[in-house]
Amino acid sequence: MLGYRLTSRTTKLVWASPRWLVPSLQQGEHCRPLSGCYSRKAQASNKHYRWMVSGLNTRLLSLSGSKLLDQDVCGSWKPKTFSSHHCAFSIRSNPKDAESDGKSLSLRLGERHVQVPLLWLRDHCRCQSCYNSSTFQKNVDTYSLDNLALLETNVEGDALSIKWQDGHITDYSLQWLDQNFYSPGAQVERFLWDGPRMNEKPVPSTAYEHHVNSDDGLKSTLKNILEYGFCVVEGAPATEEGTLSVTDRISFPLETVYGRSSVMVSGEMEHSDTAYTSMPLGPHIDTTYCTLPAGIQVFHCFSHNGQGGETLLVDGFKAAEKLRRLHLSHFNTLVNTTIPHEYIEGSHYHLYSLGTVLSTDLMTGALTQIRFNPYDRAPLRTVPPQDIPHFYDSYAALTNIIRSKDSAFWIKLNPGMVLLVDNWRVMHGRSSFTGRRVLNGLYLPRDDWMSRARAMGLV
Ligand SMILES: C[N+](C)(C)CCCC[C@H](N)C(=O)O
Ligand SMILES: O=C(O)CCC(=O)C(=O)O
Repeated sequence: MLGYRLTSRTTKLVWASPRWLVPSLQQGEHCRPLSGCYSRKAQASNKHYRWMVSGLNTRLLSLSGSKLLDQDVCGSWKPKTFSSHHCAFSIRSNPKDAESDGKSLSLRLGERHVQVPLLWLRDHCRCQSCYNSSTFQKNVDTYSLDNLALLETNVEGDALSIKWQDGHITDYSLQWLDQNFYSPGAQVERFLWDGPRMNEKPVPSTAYEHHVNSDDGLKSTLKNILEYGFCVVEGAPATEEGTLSVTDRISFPLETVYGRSSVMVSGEMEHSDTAYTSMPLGPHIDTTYCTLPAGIQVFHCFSHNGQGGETLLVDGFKAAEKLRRLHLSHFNTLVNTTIPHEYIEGSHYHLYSLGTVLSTDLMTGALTQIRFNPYDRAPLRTVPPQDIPHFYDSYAALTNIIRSKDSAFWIKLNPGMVLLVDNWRVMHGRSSFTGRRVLNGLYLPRDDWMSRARAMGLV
């Protein structure tokens, strides 16, 4: 096997390909000693371990002997924050606080031991001349930095001080380095759900007064969206102003061909989309035909004097993780194939955009976006003929999971309930209905709602 041998003082432990090893070694942030779960799995498969790492490929590791609990190697298993197949190992040795080989500085950051290139360190100097802390912008001229050499390094508690050969002095906090050097950053742990799992829990929600009047309230709304992919703000005035008083706390609305905020009265075909009828709608993501699909989909039903019209929600990341587990090749096809979506209205509009059905983070392999809308798929001109059957099989496999009864969570929206859905993760749909139904809908831009969440320290 192509491999890189990780050796410890006592035992040969793990084989891994260099491509796997290098990023993984630097991800020991969450590492803890190997635990029972590894041993059990190792016994089950005897010698070989198969992991999906960073969404790139399947890597094979062999564990030699039964000495899994070697002191020098620790691993982390983060089934929730990252993908359920994500795993990272790091070497735990006893390095000096800071040691340099002339090109990089080896540092102990939290639980991990990393080699930080000197160029990276100098590029991240936050002294007054290199960084403008009132505009939060870099001044350092990175490309003029060459022949970097260290004169002195000193670690004291959380502080690392470097004296460079050209006389420059940089002070870092080790915690800051740990957060910013090869790290995916803080994340709210996602709760992936299907219908039965969500039905066991109270609906993620925030009281209107709390959401509107306190930062804690707003924070809990955003945290629900990050964790579950949706949140209901309960008790809003059942008017468009009521909806906007909820969304304005988060960001301005995204102006689209449907306007800034639209009030759909069933049967009135204000735009050429099935949403304006009373027909059923299967789970889908909106605005897949835009380069950057809307970030949050907002629904607020002002009135309905008939039957049906229930809202359907499906967790796209749960569905995609299931596909990854059951049919890795289908999952990879949907991550690697761009397909077009479009919206055509009269002779005024023809929106068109290419994107992959699934997107993952290159560093962690975690899902970042699902772009699933079977209604708005444009002619499939992007897939080479020989790959077409496999693409359809993969799309069908995902569709089956998404449409399975168990994936569905149903909720009836009543006046005053403002539903906020992460349109990059959770699909929505509805059952058909009778009577007159008035539904206010609008979108919030992805970057701006995430900006609010980040500014509140949530991500
Ligand atoms: C804007 N508002 C929510 C009222 C309706 C939009 C319809 C959107 C369309 N079905 C799509 O999938 O993009
Ligand atoms: O009518 C509904 O509840 C949902 C409509 C919809 O799916 C949409 O506007 O995209």
